[in-house]
Amino acid sequence: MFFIIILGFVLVLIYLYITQNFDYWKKRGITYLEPSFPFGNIFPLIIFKKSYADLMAQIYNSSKESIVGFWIFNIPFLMIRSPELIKNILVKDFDHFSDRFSSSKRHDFSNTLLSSNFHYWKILRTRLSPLFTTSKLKNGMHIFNKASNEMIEYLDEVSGDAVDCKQISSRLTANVFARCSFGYNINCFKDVDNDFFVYSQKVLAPTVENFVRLAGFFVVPEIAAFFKINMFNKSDLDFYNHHFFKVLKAHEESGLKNNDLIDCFVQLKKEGDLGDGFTIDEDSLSAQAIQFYITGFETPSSLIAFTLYELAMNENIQQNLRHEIVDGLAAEEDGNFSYENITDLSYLNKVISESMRKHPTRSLIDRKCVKDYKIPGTKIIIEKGTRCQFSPLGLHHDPEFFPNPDIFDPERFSPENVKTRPAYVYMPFGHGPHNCIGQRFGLLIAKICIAHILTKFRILPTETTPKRIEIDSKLFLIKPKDVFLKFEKL
Ligand code: HEM
Repeated sequence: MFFIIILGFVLVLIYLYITQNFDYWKKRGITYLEPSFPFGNIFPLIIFKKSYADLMAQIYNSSKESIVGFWIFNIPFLMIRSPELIKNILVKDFDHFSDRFSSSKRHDFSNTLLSSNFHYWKILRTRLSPLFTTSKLKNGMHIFNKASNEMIEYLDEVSGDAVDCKQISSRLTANVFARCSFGYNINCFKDVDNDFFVYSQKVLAPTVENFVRLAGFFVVPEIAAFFKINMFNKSDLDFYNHHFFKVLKAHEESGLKNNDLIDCFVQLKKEGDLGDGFTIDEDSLSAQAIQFYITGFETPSSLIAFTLYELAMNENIQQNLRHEIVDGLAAEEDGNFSYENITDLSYLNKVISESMRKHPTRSLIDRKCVKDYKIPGTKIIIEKGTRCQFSPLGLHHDPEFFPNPDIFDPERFSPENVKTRPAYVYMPFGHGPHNCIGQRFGLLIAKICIAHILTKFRILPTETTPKRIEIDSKLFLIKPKDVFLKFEKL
């Protein structure tokens, strides 16, 4: 009996603790979704009925107001809907919103762009930006072309069979990133069980464990810190650290310069001092390399898979794109693409932009308010500490900005059409100072891969290709579930 009373008492305390914030938005006169105990508004996510992206889109669609309050467990969040406010928060009034949710002290990875506090982030961003200049990208062209040619060799062998295009795009980006971030010359089309590929699949596999790690890292870092949940398990982190230290040492000893990412890491290590009293050591450099590998590996890979799917389902668009690419390639002697050549293909640009519109690969664009902010033209104050969430999926499928959103139409990105909608409603790479640092790098890989495929193969759906592509619900990235297509030699 005594035990039951204590248990009842504890349960009441837990209930009161979790629900104490459930009137947060009501008290501030802000439209909100009714929360329920104990998960707030994320029950469909907890039972894997909805992905984070779908849930955020549902919250976005639940109202026409410019902001909507909701809860993750007992923490109040704000969905930002209005294009004007999106622009203010991400760009114009960035000094009020300079942190991410994950910008806090955590056990691992608290020193990367994704999670460091503003002062360290600012200096790090300035020092890491030169890694993605046009000259570095041009220098990487031989890596991107080589990886694409390895993929073409593989597709040649399996031509006519049903092929999972997410598998091939993942192998391609694993080859690229093992070379760019770690200096390893791998070909996981041939070496199918290559460690880099296996580990990258494991770290981002749609498992409950990875979901908890990533949710802890990106959305509720204080809960992750309390339960001591790290972004990676130790053996995965050891694997990447081991390889990074090995490559760094080899480059330092040989003095070789390739004008690549590793050169920059060697240089940063030599300097040690980032300025403004901040330093960088070998562990932090390794964290940057791993961050690029993890953030950069999956998003271009999903972009490629989504684009191949849309091209298979839209034969005319595929034909038009092939014409443009074949004409462009005629200028090249060795069958490869030059940087100028690929970036000049305007229809390819539109197709890729539309692919990212229909299938934005990252669902989490977030900012934390760092000083109270009065929404212009209203009396509403967004208080310091408030977590602001944006929904690329919701915005990109809002018929007000993109009529008939389920239709794949690259012409939405013709200059005339772009002018007709607010600029900030299209956000595959985010906006403002915190936007994606690897945007041009990711786009280049995807474009080169698609261009190589279209010059050699006709992409066709198979009997099992779904009419509507399915995405995995255990991840924060929007990643297609198995997409089987046929690659028929031209
Ligand atoms: C198609 C490919 C890619 C997509 C769609 C994508 C998307 C995004 C998005 C939406 C953000 C958040 C931006 C914001 O909050 O405003 C982001 C941030 C970031 N991305 Fe990417 N990304 C891609 C490729 C890459 C690549 C190739 C790399 C690295 C090599 C990379 C590294 C990063 C990093 C480090 C950040 C954090 C930037 C910061 O806070 O300063 N991404 N990305």
